Amino acid sequence: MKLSSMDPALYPQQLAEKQQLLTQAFAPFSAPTLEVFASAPAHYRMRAEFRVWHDGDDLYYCVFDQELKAIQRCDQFLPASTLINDMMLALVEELKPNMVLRHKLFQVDFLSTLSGEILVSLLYHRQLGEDWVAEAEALKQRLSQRFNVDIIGRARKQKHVLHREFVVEQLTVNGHQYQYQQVENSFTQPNAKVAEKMLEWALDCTQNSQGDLLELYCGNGNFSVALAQNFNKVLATELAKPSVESAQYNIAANKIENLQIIRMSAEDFSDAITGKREFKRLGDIDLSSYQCNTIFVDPPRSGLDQATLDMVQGYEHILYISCNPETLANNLEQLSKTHRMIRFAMFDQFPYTEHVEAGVLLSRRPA
Ligand SMILES: C[S@@+](CC[C@H](N)C(=O)[O-])C[C@H]1O[C@@H](n2cnc3c(N)ncnc32)[C@H](O)[C@@H]1O
Repeated sequence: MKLSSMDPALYPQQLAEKQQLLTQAFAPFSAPTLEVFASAPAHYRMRAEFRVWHDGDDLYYCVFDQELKAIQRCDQFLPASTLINDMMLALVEELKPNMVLRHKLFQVDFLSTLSGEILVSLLYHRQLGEDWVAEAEALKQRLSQRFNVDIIGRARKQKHVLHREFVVEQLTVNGHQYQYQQVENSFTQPNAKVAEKMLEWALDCTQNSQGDLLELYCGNGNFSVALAQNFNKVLATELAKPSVESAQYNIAANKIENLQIIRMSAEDFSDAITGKREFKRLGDIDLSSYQCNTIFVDPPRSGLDQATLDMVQGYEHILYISCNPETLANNLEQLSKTHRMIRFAMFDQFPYTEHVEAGVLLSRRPA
């Protein structure tokens, strides 16, 4: 990160540059006009990680500045939510005089929510004993006077969860509130207000859909839970076990009755649905009972592997959310042979960085 570029006054110009670059990069695919969803210029990140610097009795947070190629002290962090910034100040004052909690502490991670909950993970270069647990409990009690907080201690092969290892986020989508369990160290969309806009955009793209939805890389069910209203049934798959467990929690919390989650890699699921291999993991799920005209994918930065790309191409409508326009463009080289781009969006989840989140809706070209 470049701390000097984190200036709200510079944000409109940076956003315009991203918009121009993305528009140019996707012009070869006859992309329609880019729909742009801006971020707030400050306090938009719901999670943040800091190194901890020990300097005699003093102790402070720091980050690596890529421009200066150096560690920089960081008492407050403009991208992080106000809740994280408030907690940073309160926590450091607690840690400084506490020999047990500060001893060999090297990192602090924060996961906050719009709902007001915050999870603090303290990472150590030493094993944590009973004395740590007692001090951390006392810390939680004191912080709880001001915050809805949970604390986790981590060391090599050790994890102490004092109470909960998750927060429950509340996102408002077209006026409706959804609950999302978010587990420490699992994938969650970092910019909650932009995530709400992504969900509204995906709902708009899929309104009046026919049949069922297939979703790959569903994480904690972030999109599946909201999109279920636009389809008869939804079948969603995800690889990471904690995310699948959160997705089950989120299905129940939001009372969604037409959504089923399977723990499976996209690669294995491609083999299963194309009949190349049989999987016991599918249990009693009858894949042939789904009539999916639409597929939704939100893969990691590497994009879709070849087998998944081939499988995805078989669907009438493809909704693709990507955190890496480069791999999205690579995948579009193939998909644009059979599908045309109907909608194109930029979600600026990551102000003051080169990163950008894009969304495309593709429909099969007439034969
Ligand atoms: C960009 S995240 C999107 C998650 C979700 N759509 C959301 O909005 O929170 C990508 C997800 O893909 C999962 N993943 C990574 N590799 C995978 C694979 N080979 N097969 C299935 N899921 C995978 C990750 O665990 C992660 O949850």
